[in-house]
Amino acid sequence: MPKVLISDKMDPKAAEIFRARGVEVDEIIGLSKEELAEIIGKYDGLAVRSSTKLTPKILESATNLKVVGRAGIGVDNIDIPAASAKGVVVMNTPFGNSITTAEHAIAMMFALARQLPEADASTQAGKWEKSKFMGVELTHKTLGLIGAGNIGSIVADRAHGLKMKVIAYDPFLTEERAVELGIEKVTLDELFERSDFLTLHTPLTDQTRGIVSREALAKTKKGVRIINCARGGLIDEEALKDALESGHVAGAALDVFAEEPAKENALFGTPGLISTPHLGASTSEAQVNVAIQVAEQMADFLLDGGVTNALNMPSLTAEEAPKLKPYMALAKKLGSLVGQLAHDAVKGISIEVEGAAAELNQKPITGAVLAGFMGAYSDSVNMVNAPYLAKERGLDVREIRHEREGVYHTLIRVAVMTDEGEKSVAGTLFGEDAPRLVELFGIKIEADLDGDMLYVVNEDAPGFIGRIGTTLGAAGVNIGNFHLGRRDGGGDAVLLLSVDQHVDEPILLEVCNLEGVKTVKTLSF
Ligand SMILES: NC(=O)c1ccc[n+]([C@@H]2O[C@H](COP(=O)([O-])OP(=O)(O)OC[C@H]3O[C@@H](n4cnc5c(N)ncnc54)[C@H](O)[C@@H]3O)[C@@H](O)[C@H]2O)c1
Ligand SMILES: O=C(O)[C@H](O)COP(=O)(O)O
Repeated sequence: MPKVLISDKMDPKAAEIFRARGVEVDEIIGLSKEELAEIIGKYDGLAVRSSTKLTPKILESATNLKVVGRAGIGVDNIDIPAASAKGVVVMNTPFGNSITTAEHAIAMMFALARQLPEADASTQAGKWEKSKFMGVELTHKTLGLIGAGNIGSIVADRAHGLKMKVIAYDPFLTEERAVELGIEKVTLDELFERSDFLTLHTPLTDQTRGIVSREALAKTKKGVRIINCARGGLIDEEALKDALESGHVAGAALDVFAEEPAKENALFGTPGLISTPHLGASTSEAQVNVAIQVAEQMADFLLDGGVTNALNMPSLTAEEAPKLKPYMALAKKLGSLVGQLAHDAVKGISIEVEGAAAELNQKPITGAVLAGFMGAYSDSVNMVNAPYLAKERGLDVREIRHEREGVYHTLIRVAVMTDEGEKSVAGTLFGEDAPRLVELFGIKIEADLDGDMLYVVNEDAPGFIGRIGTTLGAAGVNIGNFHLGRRDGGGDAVLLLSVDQHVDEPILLEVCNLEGVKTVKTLSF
């Protein structure tokens, strides 16, 4: 039974779903980095929100970890390249809390416009400072969005209801989508110059870090009000403090901070600052949504191989996964075969699918070929890290699909490009799900690729099979099965032997010295 750790506060629905699906679950909240590193090795899955930081160091101890599920959107607390390199799938729940977060941004905008927190504190302190809290209307004001994705577009929709003019800077927003959303697309500078209210809805990346910089703030309208319910780090906090103190920025409402938990922050106490402790996603509705989604997605992956909302591998639905399973097994074996036989100076690899395989999602088949192929170079390779390892090695990966059926109802061909030209192997499925090799470097041969095997290339001449059988028999190696193939028109023959044990070096040397032998190699599947 797979085992999952929930390490951040999550709606109880998550644990309920894990248990109901047959996944063992522990909930341990508030672990230090050291404590997490100490226990992570026991778990196949880790479910987090934004508090747990999954660093390369912690991943080093995560010897069994297969999947990290983020019950929420932002994944900047997870080192995705390190997780990918380790073969760990990272998934999030990209829509479960978007409405809630957009509503928080709108609430922050109202709070800024009418200074609600200060007015509340003053009133409850018995001051009745009616003339002190003069507000502004939202109607007909310009709202500038930095980022018009899921949350930004919901904010735009709500702002339209408030009769605001919405402009946006988002390099990935198409004109058509902008028209559909009723948003005017502008440059970043124009956005700073025109916005009465400015709200941030981008992830924190190298491009967006500090996007509201000191220089940017200098370009904003005097009296601008700024809302950040996306990520700390998007705004230069020191520059914002100065702009609030000088009165250039009339108010800022921050849900997120560069350092979290923000128990101390230079901005605290600055006039015009409103803050909440990363509450954007904190409604009961959103938390139920993301808890259900993350648990279902992780259980699908751990139990059936289904992949949804993964950030480092292609999606694979729970319905697709069982159909793809035998094709992926075949693909992995073929990848492994070429990896073991032709791994020197491989520059590129092409994966060709034909017939029934061509009707399926090709990405997982490619991933499985690469996992088999890269397994010849590196331990602990899987579908997640194989494409990264292949890229690191500079391997050119090509995918080809032929809808037509050939001799076989389905065929997967894996070809490697080397200095000596192209070499390929091909396989099919016998029945519904039995992987079978049908071609090896241009020679027709039918073989199961299983367990320990011996690959022998020899001159196609009488008496060879007897000689190799006698040699292996004398060395105590039992042959389970043998498969023969030869080039049409004569020349070399190929022998694939299934053996009951790994063939050691001295025996290999004896086989190598047999008359007519050109190549001998052990294989393992
Ligand atoms: N405060 C919270 O509790 C809370 C809750 C949910 C999400 N978030 C954060 O909100 C952010 C946005 O979430 P989303 O669901 O809308 O994501 P999304 O991916 O749907 O949208 C992000 C948008 O940012 C745009 N973008 C990327 N780089 C940009 C750049 N350099 N300049 C301008 N725009 C750029 C993208 O094109 C995209 O349209 C995420 O960082 C997420 O972590 C915070
Ligand atoms: O990116 C998100 O989904 C939000 O920042 C929510 O974070 P939380 O789950 O820690 O509240």
